[in-house]
Amino acid sequence: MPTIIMGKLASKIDGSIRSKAMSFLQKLGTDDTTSGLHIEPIENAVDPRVRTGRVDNFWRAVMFRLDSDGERHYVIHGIWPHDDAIAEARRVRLSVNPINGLPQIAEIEPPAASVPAATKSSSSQSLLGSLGHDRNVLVETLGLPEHIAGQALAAVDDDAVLDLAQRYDGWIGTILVDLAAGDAVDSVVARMELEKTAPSDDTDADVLHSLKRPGAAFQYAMIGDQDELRRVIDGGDFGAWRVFLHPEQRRYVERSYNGPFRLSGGAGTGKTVVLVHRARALARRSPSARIVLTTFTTNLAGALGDSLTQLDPRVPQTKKLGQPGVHVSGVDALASAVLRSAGSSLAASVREVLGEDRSAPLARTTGTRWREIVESTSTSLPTALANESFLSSEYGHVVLPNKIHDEAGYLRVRRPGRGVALDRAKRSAVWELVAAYRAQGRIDGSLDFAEAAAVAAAHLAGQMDKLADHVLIDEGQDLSPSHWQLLRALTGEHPDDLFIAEDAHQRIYGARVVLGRYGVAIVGRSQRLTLNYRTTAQNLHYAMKIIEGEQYVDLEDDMETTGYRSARTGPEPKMVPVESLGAELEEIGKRVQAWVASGTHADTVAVLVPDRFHRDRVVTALTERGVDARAVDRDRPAKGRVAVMTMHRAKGTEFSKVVIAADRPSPAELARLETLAPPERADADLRRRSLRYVAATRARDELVVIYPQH
Ligand SMILES: Nc1ncnc2c1ncn2[C@@H]1O[C@H](COP(=O)(O)OP(=O)(O)OP(=O)(O)O)[C@@H](O)[C@H]1O
Repeated sequence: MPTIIMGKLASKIDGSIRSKAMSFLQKLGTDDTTSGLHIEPIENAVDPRVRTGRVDNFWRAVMFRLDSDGERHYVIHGIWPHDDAIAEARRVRLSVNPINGLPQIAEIEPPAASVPAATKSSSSQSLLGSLGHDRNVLVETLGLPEHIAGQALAAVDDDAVLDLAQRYDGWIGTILVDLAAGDAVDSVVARMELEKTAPSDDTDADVLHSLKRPGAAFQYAMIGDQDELRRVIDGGDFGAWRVFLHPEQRRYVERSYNGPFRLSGGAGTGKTVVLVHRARALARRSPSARIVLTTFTTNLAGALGDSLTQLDPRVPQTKKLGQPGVHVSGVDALASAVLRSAGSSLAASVREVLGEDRSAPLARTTGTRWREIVESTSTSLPTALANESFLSSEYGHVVLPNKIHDEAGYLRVRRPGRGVALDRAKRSAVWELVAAYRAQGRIDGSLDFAEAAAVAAAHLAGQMDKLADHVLIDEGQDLSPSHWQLLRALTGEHPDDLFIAEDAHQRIYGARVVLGRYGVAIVGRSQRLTLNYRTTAQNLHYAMKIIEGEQYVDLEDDMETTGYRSARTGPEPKMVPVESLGAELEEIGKRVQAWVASGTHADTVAVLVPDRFHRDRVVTALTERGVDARAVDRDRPAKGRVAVMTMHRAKGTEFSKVVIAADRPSPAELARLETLAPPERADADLRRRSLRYVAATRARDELVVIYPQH
């Protein structure tokens, strides 16, 4: 039975022939002598391995046949109308690039646009020249084909190099994007695992070997079975993430780490894709493994579960924590699952964390409790400290993780990284409010979310048998100290225990956390993804400006760097000033209506708003204009409708076209921010910027930003 190797170009099959292509490839993968396939060599072809096959009367597939060790492989190059296919088949050659060891398809005549490097460029006009690269480096060290190196050196700026990169999917495009972003040649060689290769006697075997290299995975995929073939063909370009991993992504999917590993990267750099693939890889490696895939909210967990099903429906997903398979769940739901299963031993853990009992530990305290305590209790604290924001953060970052039971304990505890210094009198006054908070908790018997996670962590820490073998965490920047204690306690300390994806720029909930303080020791096991797959270079540039000039710190207490790049280009984001709320709703309606009228699918459009109140106004305004729009909250965005959602809810989503509504904080919100202590205030400002960064990076193609004109 021949093996099908799908090229990325070939996977972008025209919708009208998808089912015929599927049937052709299925038959080919079963038996290439099946009548009707007409697998034929082409006269005068530059590559004797090239074959064409009959998809139907009109369409032909172009492929390369490789025979090695008694096994047959077909590398699918593409499907074209008959005459185009024959012309393509005559001129293409598949070979191994001797400089970098990667598979390369050459055409006998380079495209007319190609220009020899030496005549067309000088370093003063050339972006790559000004970065110190020359023909020698591009061709002799990186293995770029001569004519592409020439065009690359002639490109005067970033945009011109990106345009070129877009024309060459796969390793050539990837290398060009990296060089344009200023990467050193050595780091490109290491990242793509480039390696000089000498040809052997068996050229088919050489090509097969090169197709299996990590650097080729972004362009070619070995198709395991018919189900996989269907997923590749049905997924088309949008399903590319399921099949064609960047060499860097593949490394993080497959490698084993001797303890907790942290993968950082900007929005859209494929962190979630790595996590989902890694969950599958771990499940395949050991079917009995108990794998937990978790993130901050239930909505995000739902999306992770959906992605895992899309990637591979055969990966067993288990609803029950502690069972073999992948358990996908929000982190607070994990805490609840632990508490539910703890039975009578829970009381001891509640006492260990709080120093007192709770009669209904499975119930959750209302989210407004701190505000009620501040409003109903007299205190000597200044308003900068007697507020919900400071107190809940102090409770979650200092009191709970240190299992403090009384004032004496709180007076002694260290408060690293808390920003606001507290003298003894202030500490006593803070403790009075904590005591009032706990007294209220005793009355209704419940635990708040942070308490629940802390108690679940304490319960698990005392157990010999752990509930998970591998824990994979998305959106790590948003998790609280007791979440980390819980995740640490879910699994023992062993290779591949914790794998954490985070982006410090996207922290939109709670204060920042330093992992080392909660038993998660990364010690050198951390890497960063930099290639953005989602957003065009123009939208990414706008998003980066939002966070520019601010200082962001990651989970290891180090400064987060930027330097992200995108391989896609598109229109500049549109900035639209408005004078009033009415004008804003009008603008939103007009833009969305125009997109939908010009054929954009409604469910690839979203309007992102600051709060729920505004969301509902936008839905009404759109509906009045005849646009089918829907407010998205806990449920998934509806098929066939424009999604309107808060910027918080938009985390983890993506759309082709996005309008960001103006942010007009209410007078009450502004007054609340005014009362915060300076470090708390600065952090609140940082989170607000992050929220806009999250919103701006949801757009794949077009972005409209509406802002109030004062
Ligand atoms: N190897 C790939 N090939 C094609 N598309 C990819 C690849 N990896 C990721 N993508 C696409 O890029 C987009 C962003 O990926 P993903 O959601 O994993 O990024 P992220 O880093 O988790 O983003 P965010 O932090 O914004 O949630 C998705 O549309 C995904 O399908």
